[in-house]
Amino acid sequence: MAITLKSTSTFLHLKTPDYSHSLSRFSSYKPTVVSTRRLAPPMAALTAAPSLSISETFTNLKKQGKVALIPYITAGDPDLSTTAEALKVLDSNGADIIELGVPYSDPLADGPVIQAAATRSLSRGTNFNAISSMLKEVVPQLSCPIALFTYYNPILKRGTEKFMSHVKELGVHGLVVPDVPLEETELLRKEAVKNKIELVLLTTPTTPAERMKAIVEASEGFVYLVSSIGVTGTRASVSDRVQSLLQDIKQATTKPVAVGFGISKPGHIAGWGADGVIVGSAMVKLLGEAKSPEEGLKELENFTKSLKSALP
Ligand SMILES: O=P(O)(O)OC[C@@H](O)[C@@H](O)c1c[nH]c2ccccc12
Repeated sequence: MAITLKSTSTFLHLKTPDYSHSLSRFSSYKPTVVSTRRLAPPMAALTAAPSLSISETFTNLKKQGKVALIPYITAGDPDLSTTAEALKVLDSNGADIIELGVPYSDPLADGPVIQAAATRSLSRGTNFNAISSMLKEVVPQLSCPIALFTYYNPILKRGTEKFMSHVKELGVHGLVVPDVPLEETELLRKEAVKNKIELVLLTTPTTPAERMKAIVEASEGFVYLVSSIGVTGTRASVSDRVQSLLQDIKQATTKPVAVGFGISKPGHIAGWGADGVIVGSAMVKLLGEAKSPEEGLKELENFTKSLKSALP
C-alpha cells in the first residue's frame, strides 16, 4: 500500500532554511589515542560487536520489560574529541540508543540550550566531514546504535542519495529529520529504506489523527512522540496529555514509541507506557556548560547512570 505522508510533524512548518556552513576542509577532530597497555590485540579493543539496529534494540528491551534511554548530544560541543568520549560514556553507562545532533546554523526547533550548543560547535569549525571522521573511529567501539539527528538542509546540501549512503558507511543505524518539508518525506524515506537506515518520524500533540496514523505507519526504528508544542528544552513537568497520546499511537501501531521534549527525569513520564525516553537539553547542558570537558564527561556519566537506574 502506498503511504502518502502529508507531514512528519506539525510543529515545524519551516521553509527550507539556507544551510550556510560549507563542508569544506577537514576540521579540528583529533582521534583520541587509545591506551593499548592493557590490550592484547590492539584491534580487538577498538571494535565492539556490531551494534543491533534500533528496532532490534527495542525488541530486546521489550523482552526484558525495559524502557530505552535515548540521550541526545550535539556533535562538536564543546569539541569533537569530547563528543567521541561522550558517546563512549553514554554507551557504557546506560544509553540504549544515542541521538547525535549535527549542529546547524538555523535550529528553529531548538530551545536556547541546544541552540547555544550548535553555535559553540559551529564556531569551532565543526562540519559534517569532521563529524564523519569522528564517527568512523568511534562507532565500531560502541555497543548501542546511533541515530543521526539533522535538519533537512545538510541532507539537501549533499544530495539525499549521497547523504544516505554516506551515513550507512559510517555505521549509523537511524536518522531523525524534524523539518523535512511535507512533500519530500517520501523521497527521504525511500532512500533511507534503500540503505537500511531507520528513518524515525515525529508526531506531536497537534498532529491530526489521520496524519499521525500515516506517520507511525511509515516510521522506522521507533515513533518519536514530541511531548509538547514549541521548542526543545527541559520543562518542570510534562503534560499528562502525553499519556493519552501514547495510548492513541499504541492503538495505531505495535512499533515502539519514545517520548522526547522537556524530559529531565524519568518521573516525567513514568508508567505512561512509553517504550523509550529521549533526553537532550539536560544532557547537552551538562556537557557544553561544564568548566572543563573532563568535568562535563563526569557529570554526563553520573546523570546517565541515574536516569537509567530510575527507568524500568
Ligand atoms: O532537549 P529536550 O527537551 O530533552 O528534547 C529532546 C531533543 O533535544 C532532541 O530529540 C532534539 C534536538 N533537537 C530537536 C529538534 C526537533 C525535535 C527533537 C530535537
